[in-house]
Amino acid sequence: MDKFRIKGGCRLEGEVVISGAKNAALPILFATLLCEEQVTLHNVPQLKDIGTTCKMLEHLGRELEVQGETVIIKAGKANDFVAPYELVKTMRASIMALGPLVARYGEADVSLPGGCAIGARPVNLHIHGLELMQAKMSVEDGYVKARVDGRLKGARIFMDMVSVTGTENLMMAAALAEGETIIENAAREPEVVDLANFLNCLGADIQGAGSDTIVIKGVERLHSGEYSVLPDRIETGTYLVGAAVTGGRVRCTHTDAKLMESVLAKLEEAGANITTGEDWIELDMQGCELKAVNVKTAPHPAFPTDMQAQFTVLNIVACGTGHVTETIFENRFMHVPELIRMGAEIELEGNTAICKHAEHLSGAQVMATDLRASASLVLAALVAEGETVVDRIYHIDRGYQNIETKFAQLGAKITRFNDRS
Ligand SMILES: CC(=O)N[C@H]1[C@@H](OP(=O)(O)OP(=O)(O)OC[C@H]2O[C@@H](n3ccc(=O)[nH]c3=O)[C@H](O)[C@@H]2O)O[C@H](CO)[C@@H](O)[C@@H]1O
Ligand SMILES: C=C(OP(=O)(O)O)C(=O)O
Repeated sequence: MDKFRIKGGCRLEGEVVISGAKNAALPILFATLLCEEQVTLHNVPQLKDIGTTCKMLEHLGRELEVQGETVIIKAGKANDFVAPYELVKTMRASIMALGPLVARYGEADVSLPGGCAIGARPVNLHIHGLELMQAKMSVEDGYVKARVDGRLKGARIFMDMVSVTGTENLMMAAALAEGETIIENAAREPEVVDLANFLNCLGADIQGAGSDTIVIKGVERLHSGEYSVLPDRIETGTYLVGAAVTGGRVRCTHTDAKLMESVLAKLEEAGANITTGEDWIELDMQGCELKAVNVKTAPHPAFPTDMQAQFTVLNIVACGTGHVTETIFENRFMHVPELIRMGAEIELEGNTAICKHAEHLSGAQVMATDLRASASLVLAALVAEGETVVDRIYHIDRGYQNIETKFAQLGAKITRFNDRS
């Protein structure tokens, strides 16, 4: 199993190229199941989750050509409608095969994703929305099964909770449904907008993405197209926090400040000097004092849960005390015990982590438990005295392209190894 060895104490300095967004590329790849003509995707990040999704599409019968960050999904039909447990268990986003398969082929069996480290993450909203679109839904033998004779029917769907992949699954299904679908209390994340833009570029008729009401007029078929995935705002935020905690200066390129206003506002509140251009963001911490901030996660445009663990580290390095409140997932503080092993002073009170300034963080052997928790351990290791070994970094490979190369280019002392090397 791969691990990272990180020697702390370096200031990060330089430029880092941001990859395409995992959370946009995943639904877009699943959405290609809706279309039987060739689709070319650019800026697809090279990640484990993307590899799993490509395997899933191939398993379902599609032929793919991957050339670096370009993925070509060749003209052809899906010839299997089962997303098996072996593939789904490694990636919860596989549930997004459900909407496209049932919309295009009238049947889909998708293994129920298991519980994961950050919370139970049920899929009841996905199931209920498809039921409203007249699909016959059942859960049998660990699989969500959807069946419909002919096309799905447009429906008015009120989402009880704001769900990102729930909104995306239903939007994909509605793209080929008969009639109009209105999704209310929809997720407003930029990745939902990117998926809508992609589908519209293939001939779908989706209005309102980015607001809480999305109106989809179903069309009979989608045509071929070419699309470039939007930049990863969470990867961007992670490198900016890296600059902030090490007192450095980092420019993220190929990114977009408009995607991450809440995060940039919190970084400024923490004392960072931020400048932005058309496709870059620079954070300069030189001569600035890092101050703890209070953050509370909530659906977009509020502060993203996927940046919570990184800001926990920011707060333990900063002066003062910062409160980090998680309102989206019930178990997303798995990084806290590991940070405490490195010398952090963090108290957990319900869904709030009270983070005090740590006089001294020291390197330790720590365990990655989920994607962003892993990123936070890498950030803490950059400022800790001595050497940190981060185990189980397969979690980080799900969502950060070449993270050790990118951090090393910025001056970090980080190497990947495994017990055999
Ligand atoms: C691939 C992808 O895009 N993943 C992102 C997506 O996950 P994902 O789409 O899985 O997260 P959701 O937005 O669905 O989850 C939000 C909340 O709704 C609950 N819920 C969701 C669906 C459902 O049917 N029933 C239900 O109760 C969840 O348990 C959670 O408490 O949004 C999360 C919240 O921004 C991010 O952390 C993930 O990185
Ligand atoms: C929780 C995340 O992803 P996923 O929904 O794919 O587990 C994440 O990107 O932080």
